[in-house]
Amino acid sequence: MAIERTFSILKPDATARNLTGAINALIEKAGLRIVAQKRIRMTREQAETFYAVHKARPFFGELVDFMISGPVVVQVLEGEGAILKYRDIMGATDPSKAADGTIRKLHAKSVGENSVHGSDATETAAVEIAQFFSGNEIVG
Ligand SMILES: Nc1ncnc2c1ncn2[C@@H]1O[C@H](COP(=O)(O)OP(=O)(O)OP(=O)(O)O)[C@@H](O)[C@H]1O
Repeated sequence: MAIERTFSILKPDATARNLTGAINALIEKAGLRIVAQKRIRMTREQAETFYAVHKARPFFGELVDFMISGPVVVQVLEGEGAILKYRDIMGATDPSKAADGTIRKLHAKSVGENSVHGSDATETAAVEIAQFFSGNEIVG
């Protein structure tokens, strides 16, 4: 399988509970390399742009409010089949449905406050990475 890059966010519920290191350990244990990482506070505009695809969903306002409620850690992860591999170790969106050992099963609080985001496809990964990182911030 090809070496890919995916975009990851450690969400405010994860930073609030000091879980950055615990989640990064799971990411690295799965063979993914953290090739870029920064802790930021998303602006409302950034969060609205990032989740624009969900604009019509009833939880959109709640989702944006949550994403700007505290610091997040944005990351670029690299590895073989990184996009699917990360989705796999994240687990299902709803932590009560997530498989044992996944990040969301271990750490997520609810379907909304679910600790992590990971890109779902090659094209979205490229767009999401470009929203938060310039090329020289990614060191493979
Ligand atoms: N019913 C809901 N109530 C509140 N928030 C929700 C709900 N469904 C989804 N969300 C939030 O919106 C995000 C995006 O939803 P989506 O269905 O794309 O899930 P996902 O692909 O697993 O998550 P992500 O895009 O963050 O990786 C979820 O991660 C979650 O934070």
